[in-house]
Amino acid sequence: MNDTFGARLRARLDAYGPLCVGLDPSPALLHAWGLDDSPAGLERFSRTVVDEVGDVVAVVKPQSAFFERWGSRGITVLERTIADLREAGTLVLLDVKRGDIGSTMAAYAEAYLDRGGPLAADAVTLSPYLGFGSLEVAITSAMVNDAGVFVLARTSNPEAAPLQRHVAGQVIAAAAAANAGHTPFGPVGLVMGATLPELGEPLGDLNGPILAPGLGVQGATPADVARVFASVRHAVVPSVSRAVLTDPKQVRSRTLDYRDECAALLGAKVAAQK
Ligand SMILES: O=c1ccn([C@@H]2O[C@H](COP(=O)(O)O)[C@@H](O)[C@H]2O)c(=O)[nH]1
Repeated sequence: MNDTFGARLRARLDAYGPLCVGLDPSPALLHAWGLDDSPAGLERFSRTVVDEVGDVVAVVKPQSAFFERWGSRGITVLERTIADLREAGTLVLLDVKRGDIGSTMAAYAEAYLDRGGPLAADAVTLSPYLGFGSLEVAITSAMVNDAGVFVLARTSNPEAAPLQRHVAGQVIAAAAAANAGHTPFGPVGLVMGATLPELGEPLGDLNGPILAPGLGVQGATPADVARVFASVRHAVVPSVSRAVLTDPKQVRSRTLDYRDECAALLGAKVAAQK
């Protein structure tokens, strides 16, 4: 059986539609839920999100920063959350945005990509600022472990453009080269904000998935995603966090609304209807 990350992601997208839910237990959201800003609050929040969305979306993306704030106690909650998500069946994309020289990248790869590691996810986010080549050890590790990486190309925040527009083409070309020959997707995805006014660079040869954060609070709509990513609509995975997380009683219904609207506008089916 083909159990690569690309194959698992394709199967999950086909079954559950194109949506990633971000698991962002920020102090503001803990407060809005009436929870303490504490490791116990973090755990309650995370368990609730896993229960509400783990069986209805393709991917869940825990934001590591909100767990790291609590040091070892937060990391313990993150470990448990990753295990709970895996048990629920959804793919886990850990948003850590790591990037460093090769020898240090090897340690990050061991932490997040080695099968069986306590923080092992299906995929992680990586920053190419030290050069795309510095990520090679992590990409190799992803291939060996049937995992994936999502490399920042054009992020969703407004400050990004002046820097990233000069280098995004290189990042996209290097990702496409790393994915050549893999099917249905190679192990190297890109992060391209849902807030972008246009793609700017052709992505037709990428042969990998595209994470598009920025739905909801950052201003992008499912219709924006469908318009901007029309040329790669089979590969785009829109991502939303705060807009579905503001009220614990509505997490599931808001998620289903976003999921079904994204699926309809991107021409995707949701085979496993819930
Ligand atoms: O380009 C990027 C890359 C990552 N993010 C992360 O996604 C979520 C977005 O949260 P929302 O509440 O949906 O705005 C957050 O964890 C960011 O760190 C991003 O926004 N843009």
